[in-house]
Amino acid sequence: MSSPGAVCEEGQLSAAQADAFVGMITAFRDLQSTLCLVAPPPETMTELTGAIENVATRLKEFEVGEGERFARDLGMRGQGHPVLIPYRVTELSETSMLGSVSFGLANMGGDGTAHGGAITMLFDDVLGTFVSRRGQPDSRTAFLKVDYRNITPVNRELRLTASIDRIEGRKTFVTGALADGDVVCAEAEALFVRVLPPQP
Ligand SMILES: CCCCCCCCCC(=O)SCCNC(=O)CCNC(=O)[C@H](O)C(C)(C)COP(=O)(O)OP(=O)(O)OC[C@H]1O[C@@H](n2cnc3c(N)ncnc32)[C@H](O)[C@@H]1OP(=O)(O)O
Repeated sequence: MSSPGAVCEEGQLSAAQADAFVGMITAFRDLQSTLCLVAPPPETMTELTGAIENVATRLKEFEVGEGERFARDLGMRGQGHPVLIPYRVTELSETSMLGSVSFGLANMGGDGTAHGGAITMLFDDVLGTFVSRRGQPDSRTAFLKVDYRNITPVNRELRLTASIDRIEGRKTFVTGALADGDVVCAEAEALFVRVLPPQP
């Protein structure tokens, strides 16, 4: 199974590695979403818990150090991470970005709407990656303010925009927005500060 729109831009993985890894992450996301929908009997849950534990035990055979892990540092943010929200970038300039995103059932707070924390996590990842690519690499979130303007539906393609508003020395000021058609769901304003050695 492969994720539509999966990208590996600036990544160091081969196409075969990227496809296989994104396939595994997509299957994991499907598991997370399915867990949010079911009410199985206890004996079935015990049986399936064993199966999930077996997968984790098998994967632990392939643990590697930071910098070598497929889920980090290899240009697959969003699509290639089990917990981050996958999004697609469709237009990218030096100061602006346009993309799309769809929150899944595993990101739901209640009543078919996305959890506020998932929205904030998306903005942190999108804006941080954008700053890293177009502003200043090695920057960290100093502040991130999110305004929840309207409910954010799950399982619906939403428009994602971001822009670098200004750069002052080590500081990059960015804004982002999430919209469902003409309805603004959420807006974000953030400051990323480039860290100085020996800051970790
Ligand atoms: C391809 C890879 C892409 C990766 C994308 C990942 C995106 C995810 C990014 C994250 O989530 S990072 C994790 C969450 N953030 C943190 O854990 C940051 C924790 N805080 C820190 O490490 C430091 O506070 C920080 C590096 C942000 C700043 O500390 P410094 O000691 O380097 O800077 P300093 O305190 O001297 O401030 C530098 C400037 O920033 C300003 N500043 C710092 N924090 C601020 C703040 N919170 N609000 C407003 N201004 C702030 C500060 O006033 C000053 O302005 P001026 O230069 O004009 O004097």
